[in-house]
Amino acid sequence: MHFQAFSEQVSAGGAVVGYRPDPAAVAGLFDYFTELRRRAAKVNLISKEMADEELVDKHFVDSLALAGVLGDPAAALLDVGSGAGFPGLVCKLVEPRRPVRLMEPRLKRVSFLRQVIRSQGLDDIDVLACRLEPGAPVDGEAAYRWVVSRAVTSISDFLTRCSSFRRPDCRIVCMKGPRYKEELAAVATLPEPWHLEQRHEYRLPVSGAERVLLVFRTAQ
Ligand SMILES: C[S@@+](CC[C@H](N)C(=O)[O-])C[C@H]1O[C@@H](n2cnc3c(N)ncnc32)[C@H](O)[C@@H]1O
Repeated sequence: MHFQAFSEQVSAGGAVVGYRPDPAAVAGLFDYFTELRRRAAKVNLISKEMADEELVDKHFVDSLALAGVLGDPAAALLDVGSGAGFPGLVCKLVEPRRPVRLMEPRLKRVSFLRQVIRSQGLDDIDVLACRLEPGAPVDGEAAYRWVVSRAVTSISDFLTRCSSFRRPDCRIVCMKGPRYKEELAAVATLPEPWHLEQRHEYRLPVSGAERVLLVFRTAQ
């Protein structure tokens, strides 16, 4: 995919899901896209069969839906199970002032993420090479205002793992597909209550995939 087609798809898709990146950010996203394609030939980062348009839609544009809700660029983001960098690295590239930490236990993915961070010259972003476990401390945990997961685990399991982030100033985001309602119903049975503060349902423009972004806060 050439830059022009990438730029048009990301800009149009971003406008649909709620965040249209500026031209400098689109250039950074394209460099990341190019590096991802190159490294994914050797390392298991994304599905190799995915066509470029689908990759941009399902990973880049979907990540922009999160950028659309984050607001204040000083509010720090932790992306749990970042994989190849979605959605956390996209959010950093479109808002370079935002402090971002990408948590990812698989070392080949960690090495890819660190290489992109170096090659893009990004500041105040780091990779935590570990897993999020219930009750276990997380590096810098008091600083995060947003903790997100996409395609990592069920909503209930994620909220249970997020017990260290049960603070009034922290929001937990789950990015899900169309069958999220059963998972959402299970949240009411958790011993520690969570309140669903926002629900954004949207459709990705190229694939037509139904997506939802759920924002939780502590109910206490
Ligand atoms: C299916 S991938 C999704 C990656 C990315 N979030 C995305 O949407 O493309 C799930 C990732 O979560 C990581 N993971 C699984 N359990 C985790 C945990 N408890 N803490 C942190 N990362 C975890 C895996 O190593 C994997 O890279």
